[in-house]
Amino acid sequence: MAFSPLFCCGKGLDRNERKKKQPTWRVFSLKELHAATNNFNYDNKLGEGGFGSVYWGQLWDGSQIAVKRLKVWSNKADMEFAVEVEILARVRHKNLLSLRGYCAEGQERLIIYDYMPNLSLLSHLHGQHSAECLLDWNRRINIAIGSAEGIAYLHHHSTPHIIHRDVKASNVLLDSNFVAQVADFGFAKLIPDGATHVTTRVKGTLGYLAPEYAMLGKASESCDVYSFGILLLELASGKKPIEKVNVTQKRTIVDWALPIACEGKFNELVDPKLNGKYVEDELKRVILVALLCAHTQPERRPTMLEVLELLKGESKEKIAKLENDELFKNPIPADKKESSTGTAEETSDAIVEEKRVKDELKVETEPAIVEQI
Ligand SMILES: Nc1ncnc2c1ncn2[C@@H]1O[C@H](COP(=O)(O)OP(=O)(O)OP(=O)(O)O)[C@@H](O)[C@H]1O
Repeated sequence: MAFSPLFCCGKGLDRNERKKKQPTWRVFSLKELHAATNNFNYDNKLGEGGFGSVYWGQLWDGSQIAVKRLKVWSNKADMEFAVEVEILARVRHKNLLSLRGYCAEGQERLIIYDYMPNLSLLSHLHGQHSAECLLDWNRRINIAIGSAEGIAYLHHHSTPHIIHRDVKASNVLLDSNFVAQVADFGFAKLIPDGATHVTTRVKGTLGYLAPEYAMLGKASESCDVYSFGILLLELASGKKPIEKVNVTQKRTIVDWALPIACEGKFNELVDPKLNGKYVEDELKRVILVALLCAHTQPERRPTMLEVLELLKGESKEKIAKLENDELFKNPIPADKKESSTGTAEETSDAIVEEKRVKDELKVETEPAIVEQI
């Protein structure tokens, strides 16, 4: 089947917008990508995700690229490919990983991005770069604000609005200046105007999934807010979203952090790798915002615009209100809570395999892209 993009560049935008949003991407040939990646050499491989492998490459002009190559061709994978290309082509923001182009020849499907030399946040917090301690407090705060800006853009400034659905540390990439670039829109959903949520198959990563999304498949912007809260806690504490406490028990990062935050012992939550070098007020803000984002009730979570305002500390009044939120008054001690983590998968990175909750969509008018997912 020949690849037919779901979009036509610029479609749906008014004339002014179209002028502003000139395409900065192009179609690549397979031959060019073979040359850039040394025939997809194993040594060029940056990593592997659900969609396929990602390779480093260099184009004839010397610029560095990351090439995501679809693993196995199928109609479903082809659709995910089209979704990612469609969404990436629409959005341009300093904190969202930009599309450089795509290639669709025969059964080969490839997406080309700018290469991010500092790789993912995950690799700095828990992976290959964690020993180097390159993320000082200032960088962490900038990453928190930058990724919040990227997600806020998807939720509030793109048309139609976009829910990312897989906000997590491996999807926050870092450029040469450690500026955050939110990546991986393969799971994203477009929200039609006027709809509050779409009901969908559950996709995402354990540890980051909002409870109402995991259980009922209700995807809305507030699911991304929940995942962002987990990401913030991870960034401040250096802990994983789900950790083993002993052979049989696991604990979520929220169950660990909330009681400590309620006692006001914020310094016990900070990543020990920072050796005490952090700004106390900022740490407190990050933790309080994170925990509010990860509230079990979606209606209690802030919007990403509110998150940004709080993280930047722009309104003293709102910070004071946040500190006095009911959430921080009467926490249920972790040991009195029914364990929500006993059945968690071995690794927080396990992908939830299309737990089909309700496959139909609850919206009346949807763009083609939503109908086809
Ligand atoms: N533009 C890029 N620059 C540098 N490294 C990248 C880039 N894009 C992806 N990577 C690396 O390639 C790896 C695989 O990325 P990919 O997005 O396919 O999967 P993932 O996010 O790790 O997992 P999943 O697909 O399961 O969500 C990531 O760990 C990331 O570090």
